[in-house]
Amino acid sequence: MIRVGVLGARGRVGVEVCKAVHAAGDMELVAAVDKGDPIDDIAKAEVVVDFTHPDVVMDNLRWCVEHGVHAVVGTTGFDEARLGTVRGWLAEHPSVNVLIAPNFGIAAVLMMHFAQQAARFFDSAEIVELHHPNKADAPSGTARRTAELIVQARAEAGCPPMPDATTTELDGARGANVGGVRVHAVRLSGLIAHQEVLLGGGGETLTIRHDTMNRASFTPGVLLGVRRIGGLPGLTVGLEHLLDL
Ligand SMILES: NC(=O)C1=CN([C@@H]2O[C@H](COP(=O)(O)OP(=O)(O)OC[C@H]3O[C@@H](n4cnc5c(N)ncnc54)[C@H](OP(=O)(O)O)[C@@H]3O)[C@@H](O)[C@H]2O)C=CC1
Ligand SMILES: O=C(O)C1=N[C@H](C(=O)O)C[C@H](O)C1
Repeated sequence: MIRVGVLGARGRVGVEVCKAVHAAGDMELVAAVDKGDPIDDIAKAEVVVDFTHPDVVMDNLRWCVEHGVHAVVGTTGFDEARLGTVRGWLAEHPSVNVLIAPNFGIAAVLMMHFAQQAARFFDSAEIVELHHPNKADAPSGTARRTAELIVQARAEAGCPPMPDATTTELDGARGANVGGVRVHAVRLSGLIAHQEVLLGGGGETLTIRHDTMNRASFTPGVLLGVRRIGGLPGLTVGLEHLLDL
C-alpha cells in the first residue's frame, strides 16, 4: 500500500483526488489537509499530492522535500525560476522525487503532444484557453506549457517568426506573448477547463481542441504519478514522461 497525503483536500480537484486514492486498492489516504489544518499528518505519507494555489505551493513543496516525502504536484504557477529552485532543494535531498504536471488529463497531454508535433508545419500558431471564472492564474499552466512546446518545436525546425502586422492595439488584444506564441485566456461561468490550439498556413488551418468535462478526469493521471514517483529520480516536469508517447 502506498501511503498518500493530499494538500488542498477540500478544493475542487483535491476532493476528487481523495476519492480516487480512497478507491484505489493499492493506496491508503493517510492525510487530507486543507488551508488552516495542521500539516503534521502529511509526514505520515510516502507521497503527497498538491492541488492548492500558486501562492502556497512552493512552501508546501519545500516542506515535503525537507521531510523526505515524494510530491506529485498539479498546482500551477511554475516558471523556470521556480523549477530551478525545486531542483536546488532536490540536489540537497537526493532521496526525494517530485513530479510537476500542468495537466494530469491524458487527453490534455495528448493535445499538447499533437500541438508540439504539428507546430513546425504551419506559419502561425495561437492558443485560446477557456476556464471557469474561479481560476486564480492566467494564462493556464497548460496553455503556457503548450506554448513553450510549440516554441521549442519551431526553434528546432528553424521556423521563422510568425507573421503579424499589428502595429496598433488595445492593451491585451493580442493576448499574452509566450516566446512569440500568443495565448488568449477566457474566463466564463459554466466552463471547467478547455483549450484550442490554432495552427494556420498555406491556405488551411488545423484546430486541436481539448475539453475537460469533469474534474475526476484528472485522477487517473494523478494516481499514475503516485504509483510511479518513487522510481523517477529528481524533478520530472509533465505527465508525458510517464506515458509511452
Ligand atoms: N495539473 C492539473 O491537472 C490541474 C491543475 N489544477 C490546478 O490546481 C490548483 C487548484 O485548483 P482547484 O482545485 O480548482 O482550486 P481550489 O481553490 O478549488 O482548491 C484549492 C484548495 O487548496 C486550499 N489551500 C490553500 N492554501 C492551502 C495550503 N497552504 N495548504 C493546504 N490547502 C490549501 C484552498 O483553500 P481556500 O479555498 O480556503 O483557499 C482550497 O480548498 C490550481 O493551481 C489549478 O490551476 C487544476 C486542475 C487540474
Ligand atoms: O485551474 C484549473 O481549473 C485548471 N488548471 C490547470 C491549468 O492551469 O492548466 C489544468 C486545467 O486547465 C484546469
